[in-house]
Amino acid sequence: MGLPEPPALGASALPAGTYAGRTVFVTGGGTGLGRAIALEFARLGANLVVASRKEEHLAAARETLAETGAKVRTVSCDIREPEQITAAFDAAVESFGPPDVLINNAAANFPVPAEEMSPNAWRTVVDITLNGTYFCAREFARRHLAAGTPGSIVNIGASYAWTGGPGFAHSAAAKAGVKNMVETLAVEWGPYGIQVNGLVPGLFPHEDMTADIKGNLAGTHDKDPCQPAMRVGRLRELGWAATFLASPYARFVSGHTLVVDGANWQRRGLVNPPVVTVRQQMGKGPFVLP
Ligand SMILES: CCCCCCCCC/C=C/C(=O)SCCNC(=O)CCNC(=O)[C@H](O)C(C)(C)COP(=O)(O)OP(=O)(O)OC[C@H]1O[C@@H](n2cnc3c(N)ncnc32)[C@H](O)[C@@H]1OP(=O)(O)O
Ligand SMILES: NC(=O)C1=CN([C@@H]2O[C@H](COP(=O)(O)OP(=O)(O)OC[C@H]3O[C@@H](n4cnc5c(N)ncnc54)[C@H](OP(=O)(O)O)[C@@H]3O)[C@@H](O)[C@H]2O)C=CC1
Repeated sequence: MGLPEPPALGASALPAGTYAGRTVFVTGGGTGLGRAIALEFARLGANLVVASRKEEHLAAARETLAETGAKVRTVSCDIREPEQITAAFDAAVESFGPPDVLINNAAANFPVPAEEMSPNAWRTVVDITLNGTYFCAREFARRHLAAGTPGSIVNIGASYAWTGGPGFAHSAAAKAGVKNMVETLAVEWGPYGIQVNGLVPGLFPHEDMTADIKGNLAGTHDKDPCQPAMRVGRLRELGWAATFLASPYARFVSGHTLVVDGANWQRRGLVNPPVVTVRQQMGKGPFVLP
């Protein structure tokens, strides 16, 4: 049987208008989980700012969010570049005033055996996932500290921050940094009224997943029976968790990372399924030095 299905898309645990007059800045909000998160904030009355690199993703955000009647500003931004983040926040202020909430969702990832990863591949994933997350948090907090206003940050993580992630050494290490940063920044900025939390999705397959990740996922057997919940996550479940964490109803929750994965990451035993190396999983032969 597994865990029951959630309420239908369009339902909400929070009162209508919880985010009326508030502005939410979502990085990578044009695809997958970021777009699903932006949608739930929009349904609760928020103005949305969506920042990412590709115009087609920004267009997708505008199209999805338009259905809610929310006001939306999209801005092209590579979160590896602090000056581009400053410009994106300036654009947000120009449209709506300072963002009240930052959802640090943008990240980079591809499966690769650790021994094959190039230095630039490692740097790229860490630069986007860890450094970019910090640069966005820094920009958001500096503006609030200077203005004396409260705010809320939610960093999207991954459960291999705790467990390690074979085939994803770069992303797992970066996400461990993201989780640790939540704990540091919540203490540093709490006195100024800034909440900082983490939100970790379990397996949430979606159409926008990159070809690399889809390929790896396709190579695994049935997804649902491999989860204690007997099902994968529904995108709206992550959106609901994000809107709660950043809401007035969770003001005393800070420095916490909430895992939304139907207990999958706790599924450990002394006897686990047979080990399949990352090379085998990816259909690669023995490693040979180039
Ligand atoms: C089991 C179930 C699982 C299920 C898996 C479940 C997911 C677990 C949780 C985590 C999920 C996520 O984070 S999901 C988020 C995934 N989404 C994304 O990654 C979207 C954004 N990604 C991108 O833009 C690109 O993929 C990325 C490469 C990261 C950045 O693009 P750039 O144009 O900046 O970089 P590039 O110049 O193309 O590449 C930089 C370097 O990386 C190398 N590189 C790029 N792709 C590579 C690849 N596939 N394998 C090796 N190396 C690669 C290049 O060769 C370069 O190194 P050199 O050749 O040496 O110069
Ligand atoms: N889907 C899942 O099952 C899981 C996802 N996660 C996490 O959830 C979050 C969303 O993942 P998901 O929706 O699946 O992935 P997607 O690949 O759909 O989204 C990644 C987003 O990040 C943006 N992005 C990537 N690089 C940059 C950059 N340098 N600057 C600005 N934006 C960038 C992309 O937009 P653009 O290309 O336009 O820049 C894209 O919208 C990530 O943090 C991921 O690690 C964690 C565990 C599992």
